[in-house]
Amino acid sequence: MSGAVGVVGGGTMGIGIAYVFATAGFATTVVEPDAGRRAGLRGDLVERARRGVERGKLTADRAGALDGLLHVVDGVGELASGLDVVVETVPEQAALKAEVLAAVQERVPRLLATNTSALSVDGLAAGLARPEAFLGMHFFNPVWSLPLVEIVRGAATSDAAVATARELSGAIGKESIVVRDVPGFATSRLDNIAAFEAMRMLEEGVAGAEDIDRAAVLAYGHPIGPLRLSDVVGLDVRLDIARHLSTTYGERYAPPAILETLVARGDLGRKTGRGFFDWEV
Ligand SMILES: CC(=O)CC(=O)SCCNC(=O)CCNC(=O)[C@H](O)C(C)(C)COP(=O)(O)OP(=O)(O)OC[C@H]1O[C@@H](n2cnc3c(N)ncnc32)[C@H](O)[C@@H]1OP(=O)(O)O
Ligand SMILES: NC(=O)C1=CN([C@@H]2O[C@H](COP(=O)(O)OP(=O)(O)OC[C@H]3O[C@@H](n4cnc5c(N)ncnc54)[C@H](OP(=O)(O)O)[C@@H]3O)[C@@H](O)[C@H]2O)C=CC1
Repeated sequence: MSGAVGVVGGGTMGIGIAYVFATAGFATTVVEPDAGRRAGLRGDLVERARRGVERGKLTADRAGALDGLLHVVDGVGELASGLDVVVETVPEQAALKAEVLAAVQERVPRLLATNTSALSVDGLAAGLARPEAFLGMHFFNPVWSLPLVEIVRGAATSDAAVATARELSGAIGKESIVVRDVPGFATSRLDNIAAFEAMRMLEEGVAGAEDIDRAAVLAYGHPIGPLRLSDVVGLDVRLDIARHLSTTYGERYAPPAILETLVARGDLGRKTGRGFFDWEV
């Protein structure tokens, strides 16, 4: 399967999603409003592909085709009409996503998807003219490594839209699961409860950040601990998710004070060089 797709937002997730589509042979247009980010995006992806070949993750043919398949633009209005799918990856704020999705639907993609971690697909569908062609396609960070797409089916999502999302996921080498639209879906409920509990343990002085993470890695075989993973995800993303999930699930997803403090200081994790740990930027 090949085709043409759009990705709106060229941040942590947008870059990864663009990478997996373009290296699978899809013409891929990324919409990113920030000029600095736009300038670096193509080079980052080409370099990622080069390293992918070196590590045996990608064929040289796929890597060589990436540059020609990638288009980077500054606004949704520059997306071609009738794309196979447009995946929205702007920050986890309902009003911003609603505004972006409303603009994207003017380009009438076959399928419109949100990469939201936890917001309601039905809530976002409320403003759309074709809610039957809208669903969640939730990818995982880093997108090139993690094999799952969580397909979130809203009340109005059609069987055909779910089938298309499954087919597209398969075409880019991903497994998919289909879940109902509940806050946090299946994956974010699991991941965030562990992350917030780790943060509360840190606040209570149960152990230091390094040892709390070592508990998850050495006792349970997790690839990395919940605090380091939170830094990778982005502490601003975690906080947005906590604020949203706690409105439904209450205290158990309430934002830990230490998370609020770090985000207020601008320490957002790996992307700013400091979070629970220090990172090279
Ligand atoms: C917030 C949300 O809504 C949802 C989320 O995403 S929550 C976050 C979910 N993510 C996680 O839980 C990640 C946990 N961490 C891990 O699983 C692992 O540490 C890891 C997947 C990141 C790396 O594990 P690994 O076994 O070394 O992965 P592997 O896939 O073999 O990758 C090895 C290297 O090749 C790279 N690579 C993998 N596939 C590649 C590809 N197709 N092209 C180019 N490079 C590739 C990887 O990036 C990695 O490079 P770096 O060491 O420079 O990062
Ligand atoms: N980080 C993670 O591990 C994961 C995140 N997600 C979800 O993916 C979404 C994006 O997260 P993430 O990639 O981390 O966020 P980032 O902040 O890294 O990226 C968001 C990008 O969207 C851009 N953007 C903002 N407004 C617009 C707009 N109006 N039109 C186009 N682009 C815009 C931002 O540009 P600028 O910086 O210039 O504002 C930025 O480049 C969120 O919903 C998040 O919950 C899902 C899975 C994993």
